[in-house]
Amino acid sequence: MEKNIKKTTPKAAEQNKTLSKPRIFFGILFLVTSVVGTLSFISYLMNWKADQSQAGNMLDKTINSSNIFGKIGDWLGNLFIFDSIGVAAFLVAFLFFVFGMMILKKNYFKPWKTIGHSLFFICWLPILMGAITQGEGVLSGVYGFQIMDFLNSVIGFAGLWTVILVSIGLYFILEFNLRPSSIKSKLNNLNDNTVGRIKGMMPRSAENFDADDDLEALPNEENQNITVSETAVKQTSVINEIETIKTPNQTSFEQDDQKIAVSLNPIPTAPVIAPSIDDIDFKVEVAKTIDIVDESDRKSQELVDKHGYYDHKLELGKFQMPTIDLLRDYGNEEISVNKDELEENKNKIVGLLKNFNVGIAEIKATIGPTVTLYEIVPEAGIRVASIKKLQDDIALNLSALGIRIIAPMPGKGTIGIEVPRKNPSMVSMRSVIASQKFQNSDMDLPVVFGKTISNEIFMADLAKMPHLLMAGATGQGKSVGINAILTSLLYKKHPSELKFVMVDPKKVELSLYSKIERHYLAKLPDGEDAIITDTHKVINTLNSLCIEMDQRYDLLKNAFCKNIKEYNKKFTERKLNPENGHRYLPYIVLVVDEFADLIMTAGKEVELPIARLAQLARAVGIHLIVATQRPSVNVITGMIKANFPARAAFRVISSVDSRTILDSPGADQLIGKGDMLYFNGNEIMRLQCAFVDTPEVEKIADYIGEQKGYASAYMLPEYKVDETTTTVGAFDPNEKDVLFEDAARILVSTQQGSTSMLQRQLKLGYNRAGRIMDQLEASGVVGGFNGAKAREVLISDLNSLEQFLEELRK
Ligand SMILES: Nc1ncnc2c1ncn2[C@@H]1O[C@H](COP(=O)(O)OP(=O)(O)OP(=O)(O)O)[C@@H](O)[C@H]1O
Repeated sequence: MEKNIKKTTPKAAEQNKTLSKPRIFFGILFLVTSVVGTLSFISYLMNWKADQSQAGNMLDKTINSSNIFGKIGDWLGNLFIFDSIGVAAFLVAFLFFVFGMMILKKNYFKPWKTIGHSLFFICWLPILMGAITQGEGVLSGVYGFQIMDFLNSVIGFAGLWTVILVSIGLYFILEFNLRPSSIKSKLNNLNDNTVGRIKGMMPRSAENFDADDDLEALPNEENQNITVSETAVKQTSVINEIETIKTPNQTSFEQDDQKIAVSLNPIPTAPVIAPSIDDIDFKVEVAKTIDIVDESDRKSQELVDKHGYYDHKLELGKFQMPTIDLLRDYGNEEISVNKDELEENKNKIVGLLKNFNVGIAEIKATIGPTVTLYEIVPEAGIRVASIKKLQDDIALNLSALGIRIIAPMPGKGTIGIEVPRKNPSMVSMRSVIASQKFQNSDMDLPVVFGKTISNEIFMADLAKMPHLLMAGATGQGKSVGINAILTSLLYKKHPSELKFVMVDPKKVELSLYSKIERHYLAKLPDGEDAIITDTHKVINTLNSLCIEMDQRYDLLKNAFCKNIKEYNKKFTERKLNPENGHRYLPYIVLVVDEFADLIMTAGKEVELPIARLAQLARAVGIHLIVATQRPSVNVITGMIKANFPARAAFRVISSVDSRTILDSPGADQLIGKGDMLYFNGNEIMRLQCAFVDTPEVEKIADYIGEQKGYASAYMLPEYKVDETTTTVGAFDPNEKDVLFEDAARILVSTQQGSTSMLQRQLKLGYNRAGRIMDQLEASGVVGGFNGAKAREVLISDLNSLEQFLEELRK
């Protein structure tokens, strides 16, 4: 008890502190009015007959009122009880009490429910009282009597009671959600309880209780107090028995030379008179869900009430998303059906398969933008593998590039043969962006790639991919593909929701996007250009992204969120305090166009952070799109591949490249110009990538760039290169590689500072050769990194080199 008081007092004090003075005043006023009203009404009910004739004569001193609140009490009673609603006046006083409590913020009542119920009874009770008293007395008040009288005259006595009973019946049904089944079960419960109780009250029958005779003498529960009367004990023979069956819970007292046995437990009647199962009172209650509103939730709710939800778009509130008309309309994109071509291909396929003894039961053609899919159902007994083997023969026969055989078609029970159309139709970016599917999409990072071979618009969520690896030989549509992805995102995401980190070693592919730097790009604090073209700067940016990732994970951890979506939702609901470092987190998409270039020049230094980001960054909203022309195994290493489940392949040169990117052949059979295969981790789909031309991208970038942007690009965390860990510039002769001198001789004799030459001549791996090259640079044998060109060799001949090495050895 004491504990409770201690606990509640400070809380109450704290609540009082937060109440404003007018609130306290009005709250107390309502409570006092309620008490005065109640007492006045009670007093009025007791004295109304005597006082009624003089009610209202407030100022006449000669008149005395019997009401405890004098004439005021009398007047109140007369007004509320006699002239209005009879005993229901007490409900008015009760409502005052409820309002008082609400004003004082004591939420003991559910306000609207309580008011609703009270109003119902304020209307209903006077009529009931009217019907019972037939207008005699004051219990119904004038209102109750009048309504009762009116109803009586209109619908008669029986009708009046029907109205009263039906209305209260309806009230209970609606209020307590009573259904026949629930009433029945409640009645059963009631029945069982009552029977149980009655049974309990009845004297126990002889057959149930064989030991009754003995037990009659047993003290009842009240006698089990430690102060046991001696006489009672003397009378009981049972006590003596109990004494002999000592249990650990028994205590013996010596009192007046009389040995008394007292059981601290209730007398062990249970084994003797165990109640039957039916007698046990069994109540079932469904636990109520209690809304636990903790302090922080309350504060955030207050903030939301005051300022509304946090609006991340507010700073660029007037930002207009790009309009469809910025994209070029390429005219009619309807697929034209060339019946002759279809018929010709069909005949060729059937004929050829027949020549190889493959019978066909059925053939069906589906025309897509670039390819027509012929689905065949082979006759029973034909092996699928035997058709697959015929791919080259079919291609030869149809004299067409890009034939792909899908045997069997997943989930269809057919074999598919994709044959490119003679006049493919183009899929414009405008048509896919304007589609309902894209416009109504609720994906987090919607990317519309283009159309499937059955001419459906194909979309995927980059947030779910969660990273995309793209490959394709030069000129096959990879850059258009990247632009299509970026365009989709720009059409759907506000600058506050999305930032790009762009790496473009080719320097020309992504430069268009520099115009949207202050809206959509992210860069290092000391980075001059937001679009990174220097491979060495990429390393810093990637490491900085890793720091951003770690920081975001810390924020998520502190906010108890599993992913960026939950986190941003909490932040929007003002549940996270910006003073604790919390901020709205935009998605970050890292786009690398020409990954091979990075790997060739920076190797592990690039591969490691990319793999780390790919492994971990999805939950914190960092997604990677990595594209390469050369999908060879030393570029797309196992580590990279394992972390990029989604792959997009444009036409590649060889089936080996196709296997590297997709783990299966097929990309080498594509026809180019945006014809692509998309692998989502489960199945491979053939798509025609949407076409977006450079001028269109330029228009979009201009449209965005001309609008008000942020003060600068989104700043990534600063990344400081730890000088001590870099080999360049910190040459330690004692730690030089054993092949250092040999390498120096090769470079000086050939006058070529090339790492790959070291690799070849010394039969080294790329990493070791790179390390030696760094040591040679640090020691001053070769110059610094020179982009695509070989490094400059700073020692002109072998003699000078030997002297130099001699010096180093000292
Ligand atoms: N989806 C497409 N629909 C129609 N034509 C396309 C499509 N994609 C690419 N093309 C055609 O292919 C050409 C080359 O495309 P793109 O510039 O994307 O190639 P790339 O693979 O990026 O080449 P590189 O790697 O050399 O930059 C385009 O100029 C265009 O004519």
